[in-house]
Amino acid sequence: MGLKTPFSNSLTTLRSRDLILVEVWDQDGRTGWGECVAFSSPWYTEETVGTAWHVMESFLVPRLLGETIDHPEEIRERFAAIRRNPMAKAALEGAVWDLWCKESDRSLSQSLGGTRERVEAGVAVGVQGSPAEMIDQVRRRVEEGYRRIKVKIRPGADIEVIAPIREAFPDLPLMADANSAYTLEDLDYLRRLDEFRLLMVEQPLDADDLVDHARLQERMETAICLDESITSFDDARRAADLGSCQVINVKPGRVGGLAEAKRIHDLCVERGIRLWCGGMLESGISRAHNLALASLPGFTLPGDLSASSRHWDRDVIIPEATVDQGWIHVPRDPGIGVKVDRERIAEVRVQSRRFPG
Ligand SMILES: O=C(O)CCC(=O)c1ccccc1C(=O)O
Ligand SMILES: [Mg+2]
Repeated sequence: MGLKTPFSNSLTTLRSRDLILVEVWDQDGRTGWGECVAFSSPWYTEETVGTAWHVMESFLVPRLLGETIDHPEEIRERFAAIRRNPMAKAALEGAVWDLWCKESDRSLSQSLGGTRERVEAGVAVGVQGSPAEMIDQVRRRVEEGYRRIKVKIRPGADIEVIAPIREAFPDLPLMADANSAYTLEDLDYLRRLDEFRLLMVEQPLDADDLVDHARLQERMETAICLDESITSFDDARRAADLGSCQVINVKPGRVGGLAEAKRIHDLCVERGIRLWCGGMLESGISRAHNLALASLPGFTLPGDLSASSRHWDRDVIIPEATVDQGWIHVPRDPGIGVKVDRERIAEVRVQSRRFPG
């Protein structure tokens, strides 16, 4: 699907988005939907659309096909013999959650233990050509009602970008995401971000640097939020033990599914780590899963949960997700609570495979 406008971060520029959508059937012909949020190239994590397709068809689908599944939480165990590949796993698990909720006539939010009927909408703004363009983009998003703005930063476009935004919007809930663009050698430089009263700085250091993030957090006032570093419950536990962060951005795809996301939620509530639900420039199917997750009580911060129209001319769900005075409704109908627009999918589909073949 073509993005309305290119989206840049410290590592890459995305112009269009390849996604794998998963539909599962039960014995009665009911269906459930999931989405694999891996990108075409491995810039964010090591998974790609290609590796996810391979891992799903060769290793994961055979572990589900024709099997009796009493509860979607069993899938974590079934997939445990396959290492990593969380986005491939989450796509299938998410589809089974949708189907299981529909069979039990409950919304996904309800089934996960959600307590909110609507969640605060936040939005991410990509790296821009100049600070002036950044201010212009931030202003537009504020005017659209978003309650928290995240801006992408990279060396050479960090303080010079943040300072003028803070000056123009003194009270705006503002944060920055570096997608691992810095190292501990930048410690003194990163400490200069403290004066801008950011809600948090997201993933300043490398994905493997839980120890370095702990060192940085010790020396920085601004809360550190981890994204790429947290790929499982155990990563979250280690980050809590080490003091690597005060906040975690949870994405079901990055952690291997909704069941694992819920385990991280429960841990973080207990350990006092604040949570919000991240985004992957995904379609409305994954967003519906995210909205259900974000309705859990521990998700106290606005997530990267924006309207369908933020990135798409036409989304693949009906109705599309909309932002109303900074809020997005959590779907209440059974399962993910939105209808899938098969006509739209047929328009953008480039490849499909059915199991059993
Ligand atoms: O609005 C969104 O969907 C999220 C924007 C975003 O920051 C992002 C988008 C794609 C991949 C990674 C990230 C990230 O959170 O780092
Ligand atoms: Mg991020």
